[in-house]
Amino acid sequence: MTRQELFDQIQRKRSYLCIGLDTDIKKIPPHLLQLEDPIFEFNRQIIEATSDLCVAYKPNIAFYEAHGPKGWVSLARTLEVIPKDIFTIADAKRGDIGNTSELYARAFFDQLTFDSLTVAPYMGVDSVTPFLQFPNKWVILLALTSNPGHDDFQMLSVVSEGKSYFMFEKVIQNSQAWATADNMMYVIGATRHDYIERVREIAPDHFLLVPGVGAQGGDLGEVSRYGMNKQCGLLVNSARQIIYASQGEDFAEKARAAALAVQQEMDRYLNEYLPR
Ligand SMILES: O=c1ccn([C@@H]2O[C@H](COP(=O)(O)O)[C@@H](O)[C@H]2O)c(=O)[nH]1
Repeated sequence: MTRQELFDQIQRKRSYLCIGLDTDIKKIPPHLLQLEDPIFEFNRQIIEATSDLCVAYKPNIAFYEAHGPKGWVSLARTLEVIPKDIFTIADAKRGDIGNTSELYARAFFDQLTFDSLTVAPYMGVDSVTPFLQFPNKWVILLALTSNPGHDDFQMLSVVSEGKSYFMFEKVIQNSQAWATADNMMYVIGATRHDYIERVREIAPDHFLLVPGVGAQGGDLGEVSRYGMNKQCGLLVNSARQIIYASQGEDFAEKARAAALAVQQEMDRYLNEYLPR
């Protein structure tokens, strides 16, 4: 999917919501557990109930691979029922030496046909470029993550040409030589919305994938105020708050209500902050 197609969808749906399909077998409503593929059935109903309110779905791969081959089947079946105009993100946080990254890329872009993949930047340029060889596919590079441990490395000071930067700022700056705003996005945790203005100084045009609203307590209003660019430039992810809004038979209906509340808030921010 191209950047323009993503923006068109945002404008059409008045939403920049990405729903996280972090489907935990322990949290699936009990009435689904007797089915042959409860994870797929849960996802199918969530997608059917919310696809007009969001622009992206992000299955976190851990929730699937933990089940072995069956989990990969549930994931592939889930991808098949996501409407084709919706952006898909494999949250797998991959990245390795070049020939291995190339195979990860083939797994997620050719075999599974995701639009994008989260990638860790720690191993540097040759670990990331193999993912960038696929037309209309995206790398979403971890920059400033939402977890408390982001302080350990991402906030370390790096001195470059006499100026001091945070490590995450150097990740964003240096990686712009590897790709463009048409095939790279950055992960910036909603819990660090105080740095989004700084991110926008370094990467004014790139889309940011922003996890951490909802269950992790990030502030959607602040993220939108400081993060929105002329093509919106934000995909704000929420998983648990939406998909587990109810663990009863009404789970899909309640997930829709939770997604609708976020979409309506996003509509207001689009009116307020999207530069015309
Ligand atoms: O910095 C990061 C990077 C990825 N994630 C992932 O996003 C979702 C968040 O789920 P919630 O239930 O909405 O908290 C999950 O898959 C994480 O692995 C992140 O939270 N922070």
